[in-house]
Amino acid sequence: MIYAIEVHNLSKAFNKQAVLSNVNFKIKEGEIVALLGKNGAGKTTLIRLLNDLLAKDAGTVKIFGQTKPNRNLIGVMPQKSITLERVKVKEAVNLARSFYKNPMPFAELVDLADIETLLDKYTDKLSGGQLKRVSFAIVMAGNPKVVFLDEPTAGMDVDARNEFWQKINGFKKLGTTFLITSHYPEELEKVAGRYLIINNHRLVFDGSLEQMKKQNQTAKVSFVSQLEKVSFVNLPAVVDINENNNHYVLNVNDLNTFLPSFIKYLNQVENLEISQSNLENLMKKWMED
Ligand SMILES: Nc1ncnc2c1ncn2[C@@H]1O[C@H](COP(=O)(O)OP(=O)(O)OP(=O)(O)O)[C@@H](O)[C@H]1O
Repeated sequence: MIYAIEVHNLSKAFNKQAVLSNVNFKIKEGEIVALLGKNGAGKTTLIRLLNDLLAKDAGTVKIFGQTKPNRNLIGVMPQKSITLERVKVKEAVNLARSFYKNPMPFAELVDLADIETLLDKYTDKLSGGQLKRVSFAIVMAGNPKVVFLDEPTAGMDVDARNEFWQKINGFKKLGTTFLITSHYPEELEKVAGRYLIINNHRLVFDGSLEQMKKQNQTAKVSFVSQLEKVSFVNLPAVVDINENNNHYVLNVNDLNTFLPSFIKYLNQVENLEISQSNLENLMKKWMED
């Protein structure tokens, strides 16, 4: 099988300091994958390595089976957008289109990136969020099949961010592959089907949100009960129990397993609250030192 992105034993160090060690993953065509990790974890470095913009120390990278990236297939939106002095947005977008044999039609691109109102502005006079939208138009100009987006919504306001993720969702039916970094995990939940997490220079998680929840404490169950702690200790999926004056907090790693056994105590508990972990809390677990 030919994967959109295939990474084998990829390693990179700067000044003898490992940033990525033996990273392995495969991404199928059409997957939308979130790349997560705290500041300095190596996300940008990984994107640059995947695009051959940085030399690898070891390992292989294949994009659609090719080790030399075919620029016609790839779109990269770097974290820092580049501006051109005295170049209007419409000129920059058309310049980008001119590099490709079959570019996306101008009007489609304008609609996709929501840049209609920016077309006559100079690129070096745009706000941070506006510049991100223009960069997105430039990235998509050649109808790429694999797209790397490094913090695409940084600087965008809430409406622009929501609209952006909706547009990304629209690519699902076209089968475009995306690898996206963002410091807004709750937004990535709207689009990503899979998460890669880098920590301490290794890929520490590769899977779906469901898998992440299964491998973590997925819920807190709090209640008041006159029952003794021993009643709850052996319930399935309970990771730990805190009890204080009959106030209980149970950390549970699989609610579906826990609830059928807990039900028998329902008439002896009060103030029951169940809160499930969101992606942000789950991620913290994977990013601990
Ligand atoms: N060209 C370089 N020379 C030396 N060190 C570098 C270089 N590029 C990156 N680094 C270092 O490599 C590490 C990973 O940086 P990288 O930019 O990949 O992290 P990141 O996960 O993208 O972080 P952020 O979330 O802050 O954008 C950092 O410690 C950074 O200082």
